[in-house]
Amino acid sequence: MARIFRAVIMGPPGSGKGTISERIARTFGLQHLSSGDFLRENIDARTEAGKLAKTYIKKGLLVPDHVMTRLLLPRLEEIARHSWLLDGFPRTLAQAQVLNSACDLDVVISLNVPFETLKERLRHRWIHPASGRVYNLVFNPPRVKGVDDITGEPLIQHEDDKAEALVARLRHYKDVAKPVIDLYKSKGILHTFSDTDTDHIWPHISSMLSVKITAPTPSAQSTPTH
Ligand SMILES: Nc1nc2c(ncn2[C@@H]2O[C@H](COP(=O)(O)OP(=O)(O)O)[C@@H](O)[C@H]2O)c(=O)[nH]1
Ligand SMILES: Nc1ncnc2c1ncn2[C@@H]1O[C@H](COP(=O)(O)OP(=O)(O)O)[C@@H](O)[C@H]1O
Repeated sequence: MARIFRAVIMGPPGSGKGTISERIARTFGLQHLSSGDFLRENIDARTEAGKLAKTYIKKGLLVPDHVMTRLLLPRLEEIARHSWLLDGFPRTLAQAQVLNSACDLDVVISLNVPFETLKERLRHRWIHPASGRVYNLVFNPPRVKGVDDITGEPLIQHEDDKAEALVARLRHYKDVAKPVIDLYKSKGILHTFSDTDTDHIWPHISSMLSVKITAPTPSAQSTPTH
């Protein structure tokens, strides 16, 4: 029986977390939980947390820690018997500390992509809102302009990918992520990947995960098998 494997992927907006998470989920069978998708589901469903979150996201600001942890932790408990990959959470030291007290992580992947590359990618990012499928007009365009390949439904652009919110988001990310990255570095579970291309980064992530997922559980982090 495979043991439960818990991973986090971090990186600034546009660094390829969603794209790489999808490849990880497909290749290694981890359940992918994206904080951004989860927030947007809550916004669409008009939950209390969703309404509150919307006011921050629109301005390019992070959603407050207590709102994020109240949303995400119950969801993690629901999938506790499955191996998972968290994408977009934790983003702040306070979130990392709450996650730390809830579970032990096996691996943290940090994506390091130059600022100019990020700005360029996000300008061209289009989403199919119902599935979360991500397109890029240059990197992976839809087969037919403006519509989802699978359903034929229209694609949209996130409010927060539009120019006004973008620079604030990128700047803010750097300040807030540093202590989180330092924390995971000090725990010895941080793996950083630097490049301008997802296709260059992917083989390195894939081989690192192949080794880690089959490795025996470290005694300090023993987790139940299922
Ligand atoms: N040009 C280019 N675009 C990419 C690459 N990797 C991802 N993208 C696109 O860049 C945008 C941001 O990627 P995404 O995975 O959504 O990043 P996230 O914000 O970190 O989750 C999307 O439109 C992707 O299709 C790449 O290597 N080159
Ligand atoms: N862990 C988090 N803490 C606070 N806010 C978050 C978190 N995850 C997502 N958000 C909010 O949702 C927005 C969209 O998130 P996401 O889809 O992950 O996009 P990106 O990776 O492109 O920022 C973020 O800009 C932020 O406002």
